[in-house]
Amino acid sequence: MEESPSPKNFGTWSRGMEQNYIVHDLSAILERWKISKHAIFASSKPLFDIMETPLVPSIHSYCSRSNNTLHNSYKTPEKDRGSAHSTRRTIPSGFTDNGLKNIVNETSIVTSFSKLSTEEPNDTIVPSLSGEAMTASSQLLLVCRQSAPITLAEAFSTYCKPESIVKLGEGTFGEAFRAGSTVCKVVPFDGTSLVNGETQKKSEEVLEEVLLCLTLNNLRSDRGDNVKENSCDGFIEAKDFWVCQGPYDPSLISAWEDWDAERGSENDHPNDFSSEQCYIVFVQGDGGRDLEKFALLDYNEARSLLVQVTASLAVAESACEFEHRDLHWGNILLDRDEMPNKNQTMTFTIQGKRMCTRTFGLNISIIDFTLSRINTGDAVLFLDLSADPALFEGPKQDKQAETYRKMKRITKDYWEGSFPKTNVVWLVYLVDIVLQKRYSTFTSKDDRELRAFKKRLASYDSARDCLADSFFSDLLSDEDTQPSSLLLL
Ligand SMILES: Nc1ncnc2c1ncn2[C@@H]1O[C@H](COP(=O)(O)OP(=O)(O)OP(=O)(O)O)[C@@H](O)[C@H]1O
Repeated sequence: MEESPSPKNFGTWSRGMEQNYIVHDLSAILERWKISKHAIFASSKPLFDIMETPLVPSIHSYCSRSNNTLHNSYKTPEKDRGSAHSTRRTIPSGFTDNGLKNIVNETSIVTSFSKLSTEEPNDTIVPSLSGEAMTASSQLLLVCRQSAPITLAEAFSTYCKPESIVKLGEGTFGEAFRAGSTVCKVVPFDGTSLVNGETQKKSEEVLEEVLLCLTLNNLRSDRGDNVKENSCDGFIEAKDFWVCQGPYDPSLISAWEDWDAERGSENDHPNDFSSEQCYIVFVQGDGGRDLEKFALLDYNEARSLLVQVTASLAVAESACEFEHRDLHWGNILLDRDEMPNKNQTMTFTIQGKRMCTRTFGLNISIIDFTLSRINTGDAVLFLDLSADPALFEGPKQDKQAETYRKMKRITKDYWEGSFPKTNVVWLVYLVDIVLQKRYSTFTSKDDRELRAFKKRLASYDSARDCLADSFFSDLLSDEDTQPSSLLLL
C-alpha cells in the first residue's frame, strides 16, 4: 500500500503492507542528493576540489558553557559561543561501486516528484534527477514527504496530545521529548541565531544526517523480507522525520521548563525562536535511559551492554564501514525488560552469519550520528573534524576528551578515510566507564576480567576483531550454537 498523499505527499517512499514503519527509497534519495552535490561544484571544480570544499559550519569544541565539567561530560563538547570553524560533511564517493549497495532497501517504490514551493531564495538551486531545480531544503522536504514545513504542534499531534509531552533529554543540538510511544528530537537548523552557543546546522548537513539514519535503519532485522548479509537492531530506530517551522510550541516550552525546574537545563530557553525558524524533528523509537543515568544491576548487565554495542558496531562496520566517532555515555541508551532473565537473547547477522547473544534482559540503542562516518554505497558521509581543533583540547585524563585525541591520532586528521579502530577506542572508553562506575555488585574477579579485556582491546583494529575476543565467548553463539570464538576467528 502506498502512503496516502496528505500531508506527506511526495514519492520515493511507501508504507509496507504489513508493517508500521515507513519505507524510504534510500537509493533514489541518495542518487538525487549525489547529483545535487555534484552539480553544485562540478561546473567549476574537479572532484578533488569538491572533496576539499567546506560546506557546513563546524559544530563542536571543548569551550563549554559551564564550568561544571562533570555535569557536562556526557554531552559532545561544544565550540565557542559565536565562533564558526569551517568543516563539512562531504561525499567523495558515489563515483565508486564497492558492493555496499545491498544495504539499500530495494523493495521501496520510486515515484516521480515535482518542484516544491518552499525553496529559500538563498539556497543553492541545483538540477534534480528529473531536471527540475532542487535545493537542499527541498530535498529534505522530499525525504520527509512534505510539500512545506508544518508547525511543531502539527508534527507532535501525530503521536500524542500536547499536554502529555515530556522532555527526556538534551544535547548540544537537540531537545528530546517523549511523544506517545515515540521520542522526537527537535533540532533547529538554517537560522542565523546561535542555539546553545552553536551555529545552527545547515539544511545540507541535516539532509546528510537523515541519510545516515536511513542507511542505519536498513540494517534493522524488521526491514524488508529478504535475508540480509548484515543486520542488527542496536541502532535507534528512525521512525520518521518532519521539517517544521515557526516558534517553539507552548506544549514543548512547558515540557522544557518542567525539565529545567527539576534538573537544570544547560541549553538556552527555547522562547526566542522566531516564526521563520526551521527545525528537523527526528522521530525515533524510545531507547530508554542513557548510560550516564542508568544503573547497571550486575556484571552480566555490564557484559550485555558491551557485547551488544560491540556487535552493533561490528555489523555496521561490515555493512557500511560505519564508525560512530562519538560514543560517549549520553549516546548509548538502555532499557531493561520487565522480567529480565538469563535466557533472553538478541540476534544479529554479520557477513551472512546469523548469531545470537545473551542480553540478560537489557536492550541497548546507539544514538546521535552527528560525527559518524558511513559509506552508503553511493557516498561517504563524514564530518571533517580537522577544522574543529577545540574538539581535541578537552581536559587531560578525561576519558571522553582522550578518546577524541586517540581518534585524531588514528585518522591522522584524514576523517573521510575508513578507520574502524575509532570504534575500538570508544569500546575502550566504554569499558573505562563501566569500571569507573564501580558497581557495588562487581566482584574483584569481574574487575580483573574487565581490565584484562580492556588491555586486549588495545591490539584490535575493528569492532569486528573485538567481537571475537574471549570476553564474549560464553555470551555469543551462532544458530547451531557452536562456540562463537571459532566462528568469528
Ligand atoms: N530515542 C531516544 N530515546 C530516549 N532518549 C533519547 C532518545 N534520543 C535522545 N534521547 C535523550 O536525549 C539526549 C540528547 O540526545 P542526542 O544525544 O541525540 O542529542 P545531541 O544534541 O545530538 O547531543 P550531543 O550533545 O551528544 O551532540 C540523550 O542523551 C538521551 O538522554
